[in-house]
Amino acid sequence: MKRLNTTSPQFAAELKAVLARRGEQSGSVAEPVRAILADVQKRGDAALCDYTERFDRLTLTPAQLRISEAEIKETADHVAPETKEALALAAKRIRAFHEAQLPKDLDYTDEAGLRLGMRWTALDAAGLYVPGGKAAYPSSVLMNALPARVAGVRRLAMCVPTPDGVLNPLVMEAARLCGVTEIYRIGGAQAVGALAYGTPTIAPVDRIVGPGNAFVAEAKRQVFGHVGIDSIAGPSEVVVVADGNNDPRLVAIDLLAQAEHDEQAQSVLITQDEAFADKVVAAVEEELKTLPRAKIARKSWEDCGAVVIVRSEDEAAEVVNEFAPEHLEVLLDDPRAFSLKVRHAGAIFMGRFCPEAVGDYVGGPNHVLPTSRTARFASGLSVYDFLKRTTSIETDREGLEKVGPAGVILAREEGLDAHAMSLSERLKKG
Ligand SMILES: NC(=O)c1ccc[n+]([C@@H]2O[C@H](COP(=O)([O-])OP(=O)(O)OC[C@H]3O[C@@H](n4cnc5c(N)ncnc54)[C@H](O)[C@@H]3O)[C@@H](O)[C@H]2O)c1
Ligand SMILES: N[C@H](CO)Cc1c[nH]c[nH+]1
Ligand SMILES: [Zn+2]
Repeated sequence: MKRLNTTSPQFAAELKAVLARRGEQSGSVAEPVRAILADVQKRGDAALCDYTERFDRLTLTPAQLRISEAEIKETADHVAPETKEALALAAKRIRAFHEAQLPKDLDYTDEAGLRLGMRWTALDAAGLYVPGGKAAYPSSVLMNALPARVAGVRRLAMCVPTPDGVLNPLVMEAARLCGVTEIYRIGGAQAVGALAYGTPTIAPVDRIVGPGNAFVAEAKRQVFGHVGIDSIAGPSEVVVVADGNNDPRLVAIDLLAQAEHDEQAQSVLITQDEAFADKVVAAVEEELKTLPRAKIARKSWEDCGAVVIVRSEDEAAEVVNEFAPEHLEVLLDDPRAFSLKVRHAGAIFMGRFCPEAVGDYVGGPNHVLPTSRTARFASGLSVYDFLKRTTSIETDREGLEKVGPAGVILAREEGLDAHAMSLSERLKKG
């Protein structure tokens, strides 16, 4: 864990080093990912089976890549009723939030008499990546599939790694709840490659969405252009802005809640209160003694964690904007006022009773969010990721008479005579 203080003359350089740390780590996977994607393009299903054997310790034939509907049902049937109820509550809230996002078409006639429109249509096929290497993520099935369903996507193809061949019952139940039936037991860069380029058993999709580790995030970056992607939703991050009126143990737990995802996750505390920071750091150590995933969380905290001491809330907001974190927790007296100073964050959690874990499961907004400072230009997963727009123009002669002559002038200025004639010759007709 790095400790920074904005009063230090080296602060800017130290902050840059903390921000760069994870970038360096993910940069190192670019070459292996390139090789895996090329191999999937060349050898198709055989490459998928080889990588699944190597990384997930599971031997498959191409015919076994897809999880059968009987297996989905059989596995999902093991979920306890109260767990099903919790999943159903989460699904209801996530669906409702995404339904509220649905945009309206445009259709109006302007003062020149032209009828102008913009119509939203859904993608034909979306690939949903559900992580599964170090933990199982039924909640990510809901976060991926429900916005796609709300948008009206026809085909959903889901990939989820099943280390050692173990199917997670709640992941299967979540898929069943969302009506996802096309599921492949593959993960990592090879799954992204299969969804992007297609193989004899997996038809390609139009856009790949969903979170994953550094290999998945890098693979999405590399296939972008061939297919669409949502955003780079890599190893998790949280920045917690807290004053000394918080319980240090609760803040420590919130930091560990991201750190336990991945050795490359990043948890950062920003505070004006140095003594409080010391207590949080001590509480992190205390909690690590008993946390079941302490090995992962400790590595993340030690390698990527940071505590930043600032002099004011304005300074705290500046530092937050530099991090552009996936998640921002604001544990202050007036969190809303602070949040308005933040320009870059995937999602903001306001108030001492609103830890980030609310958003992971049952808040409603999506938990698939941009990481590695991409919140400067990207947003979390939403129905918009599964929709695109088509505009339309409709006019009669009167409308063309009003706007056409200006078009003729502009076409001539561009030296595009057929364009000019396409407009002017029509206007000559009686
Ligand atoms: N940003 C978000 O919205 C968000 C949401 C949920 C989870 N996450 C992140 O998702 C990630 C889940 O990671 P995970 O590892 O548990 O599951 P994962 O499914 O993302 O990755 C597992 C796969 O990684 C590949 N892999 C592992 N080691 C490899 C190696 N050495 N070379 C090539 N490929 C390798 C394997 O193919 C394996 O199947 C975490 O980083 C978590 O923080 C992010
Ligand atoms: N915090 C993760 C997003 O970075 C999402 C998640 C799913 N389950 C638990 N957490
Ligand atoms: Zn989480």
